[in-house]
Amino acid sequence: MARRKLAAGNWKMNGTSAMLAEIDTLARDHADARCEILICPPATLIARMAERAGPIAVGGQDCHAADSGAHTGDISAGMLRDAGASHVILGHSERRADHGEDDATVRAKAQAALSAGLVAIVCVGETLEQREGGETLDVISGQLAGSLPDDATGAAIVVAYEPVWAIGTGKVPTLEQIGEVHAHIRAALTDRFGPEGEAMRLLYGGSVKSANAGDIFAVADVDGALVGGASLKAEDFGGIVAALDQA
Ligand SMILES: O=C[C@H](O)COP(=O)(O)O
Repeated sequence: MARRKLAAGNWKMNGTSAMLAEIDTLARDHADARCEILICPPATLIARMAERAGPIAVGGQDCHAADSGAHTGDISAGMLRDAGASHVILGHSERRADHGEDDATVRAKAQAALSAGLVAIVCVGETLEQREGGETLDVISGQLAGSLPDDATGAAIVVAYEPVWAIGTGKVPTLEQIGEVHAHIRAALTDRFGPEGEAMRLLYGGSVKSANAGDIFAVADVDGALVGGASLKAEDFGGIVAALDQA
């Protein structure tokens, strides 16, 4: 099954208007990229970025499960869509840790994203303690079962595998470890969703740089990357986009 590769950048809580120039560079340098390119800036930049992003897709980093209401500080999936976003990252380990989001919360948010017509990038991943305890595959299975809505489709859901211990640390799992988890995720998705699970894209995330991207993208069932630090500069992210196009 041919799945379109996806290079996704998560700017996290980084970026003010001065950084919008990065999207101009990215759009100029990669106008002909075969892979899909996505940047998820802080919510304050989504609308302005979407206006100048050209072929680059723009996404949110979170949304609320409700359509509207008394939720100070929150943003709904419909609001993201209205601002020009086409995707939203959900269940990132930083949200699970900092905001106590559990699988049921992530699932409700994913449902809201699907209803609003957004593509949801649902994140899963084990902690170092869980990895060392031999629990990785069970943890991932539980997160997938709990976080994905029953009507998930290949077009609307992307799964990102991000080992918590690899995020922002410069530590990367071995290619065998990445391959093992991605194969496990693919099997779980096809068991549950059939052909739709086969069509879902699987991203690896955690200390991806242009120097290691090519090796990671050669691993079976890695359909792209969710990139944090190396997505902040167009030149750095561009190297990852180029590696994905060559994979
Ligand atoms: O969402 C992105 C990930 O948390 C990876 O971050 P990183 O590339 O800075 O390790």
